[in-house]
Amino acid sequence: MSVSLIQLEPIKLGQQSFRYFGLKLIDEGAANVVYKLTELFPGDIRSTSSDTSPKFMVSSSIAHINFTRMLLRVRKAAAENVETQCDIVDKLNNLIPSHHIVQMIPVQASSELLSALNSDLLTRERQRRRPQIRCGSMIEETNPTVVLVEDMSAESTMSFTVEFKPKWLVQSPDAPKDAIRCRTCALRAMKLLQSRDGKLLTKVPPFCPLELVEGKQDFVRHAMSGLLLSAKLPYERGSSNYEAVLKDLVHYFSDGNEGNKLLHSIRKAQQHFSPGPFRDLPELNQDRNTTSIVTVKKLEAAVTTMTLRDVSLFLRYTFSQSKKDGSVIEAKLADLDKKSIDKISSWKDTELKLQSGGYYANKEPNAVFEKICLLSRPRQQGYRAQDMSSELQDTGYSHVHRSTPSTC
Ligand SMILES: O=P(O)(O)O[C@@H]1[C@@H](OP(=O)(O)O)[C@H](OP(=O)(O)O)[C@H](O)[C@H](OP(=O)(O)O)[C@H]1OP(=O)(O)O
Ligand SMILES: Nc1ncnc2c1ncn2[C@@H]1O[C@H](COP(=O)(O)OP(=O)(O)OP(=O)(O)O)[C@@H](O)[C@H]1O
Repeated sequence: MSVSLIQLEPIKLGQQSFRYFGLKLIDEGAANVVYKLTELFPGDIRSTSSDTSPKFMVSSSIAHINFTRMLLRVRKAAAENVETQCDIVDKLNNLIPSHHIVQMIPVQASSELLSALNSDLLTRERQRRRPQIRCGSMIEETNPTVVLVEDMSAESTMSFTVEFKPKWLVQSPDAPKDAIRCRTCALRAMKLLQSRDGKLLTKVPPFCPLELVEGKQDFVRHAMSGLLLSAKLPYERGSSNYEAVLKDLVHYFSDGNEGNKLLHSIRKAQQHFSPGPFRDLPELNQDRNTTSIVTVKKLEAAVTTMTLRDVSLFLRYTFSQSKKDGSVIEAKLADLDKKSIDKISSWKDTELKLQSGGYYANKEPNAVFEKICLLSRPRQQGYRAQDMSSELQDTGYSHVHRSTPSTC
């Protein structure tokens, strides 16, 4: 995917052939800062001259882009090159349908604009408006490529969005044959045991990816009832409106339906690139130039499959506008940043610990019987779906609200 010629320039008023936009920081992760775009008109800019928030202008000849339905995703310094996420998208061609991947347009930002974004981050830090764990990390001013990415957040009160990572949709090739936990559930168990206060702080409640991809209605309902705990739904849990939403989502992810097909295509892509067990992976030589081409290819495949095991899925549910129209569900993958090859040894190490620590076998120290993982459930018992809330208490799950993080 090539970088388009679109240039984001700081605003200079009086330029007739330009459109103006304001940038509002909506969230940031370890590697990116994400901004919402609002179209500004010359009158707005003059009347808010005390407003120092970052703004930019683009040539109005780019009429085909609906900027206000896009976010600006800007890489931080020390993060991998921005073009790598587009490389992954190119590799996924034919494996994952393109309408299930957020639209991405790499564009050029001027160094003045990037510097204005950094000044804004510093101001936020000084005013204690930046999450503590993000303080000190800044945007790479020497990398002009930034990405316009399709905005998957909720549109007013007519919709809500759930963001989650499908994670490992097939068991790890390193897992023992008699495992009763999948890779994702085994790692969750290990993180829980290693946590200081026996609590898992996550944005999204834990669920078993195998349960979701399996597509059986009861299993999907079980996983979805957990995922919906993180959504801002206008309905009480258990109410008839809530049940109607849950039913729609369960249908979407049930065997043979659109969401289920998407999960299967991600699973297929994860398998396609999987180089097999991590324990058999060769080492990357200190001097990379001496690593053989075959080894590099294997390691690159491991990087791609690990990238696909960590992508985010945005699920947007739009309520029906009238009795005639049904609700609309959109599911799109985002956060396709290619992982660093330097993580190979830590992935090997994790597999070793999961196995030797007994996490796959649910025989870890002070083991509590696994209730979430599909593999721990005797299938012949005619499993009945239930609300996930009660089971989550055993997992030590504690919801982190990104909107109220501790600031620096
Ligand atoms: O190890 P995992 O499976 O917990 O995944 C890590 C993620 O944790 P999660 O389980 O999604 O909360 C973790 O996500 P958070 O930063 O916790 O949101 C990262 O995505 C990490 O990748 P990287 O080091 O940033 O390249 C992820 O690491 P790898 O996918 O590289 O292992
Ligand atoms: N396309 C999108 N639509 C809606 N919200 C988005 C989109 N992309 C990112 N976001 C929001 O911005 C947040 C941070 O973005 P993102 O996950 O891309 O950052 P990151 O630095 O790559 O994260 P990580 O810490 O996992 O590396 C997301 O959790 C999400 O809330």
